Amino acid sequence: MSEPRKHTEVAVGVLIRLSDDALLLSSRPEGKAYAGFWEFPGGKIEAGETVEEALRRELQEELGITIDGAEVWKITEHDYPHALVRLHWCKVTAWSGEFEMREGQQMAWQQLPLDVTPVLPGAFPVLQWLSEERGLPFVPPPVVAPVAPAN
Ligand SMILES: Nc1nc2c([nH]c(=O)n2[C@@H]2O[C@H](COP(=O)(O)OP(=O)(O)OP(=O)(O)O)[C@@H](O)[C@H]2O)c(=O)[nH]1
Repeated sequence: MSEPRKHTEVAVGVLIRLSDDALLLSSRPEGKAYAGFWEFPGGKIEAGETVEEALRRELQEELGITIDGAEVWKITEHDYPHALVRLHWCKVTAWSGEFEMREGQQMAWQQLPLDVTPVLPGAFPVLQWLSEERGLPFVPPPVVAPVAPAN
């Protein structure tokens, strides 16, 4: 019998720009699974970290900003061929510092429905909740297969 798959715990930030409610999406850097796909910024929680600590560290490392605080809003799971992930979603409305793409990725402030594509399928449920909160119809992004990393 095979072992049950272990979850990879991930902290994800839904950064909301209060002036126009835009959402921050970033593209996954080359070399990672699903390279080039758009996602909400975040990353894996390391041993001993809280969700907030992990998210603060990841956003400093990736985007160069420091979030004021983060509380978990939703928890979702997604089963990818490369990993079974548990995503801890936090809405973030306050941060300091200037955005700096430290991993060669791109960023885009977006309204719903998103213009950027393709989007990581693990983010679809959150796009649906955000649409519902805003009284907008949910338009599911196209499902696109990832290109296998060349290694
Ligand atoms: N950041 C982020 N990750 C997501 C989203 N949706 C989603 O399924 N994930 C999944 O969560 C996992 C996050 O891991 P990652 O590879 O980005 O994390 P990391 O930066 O710590 O990676 P590293 O170990 O290469 O440094 C990936 O398996 C990714 O596919 C999302 O919207 N944002």
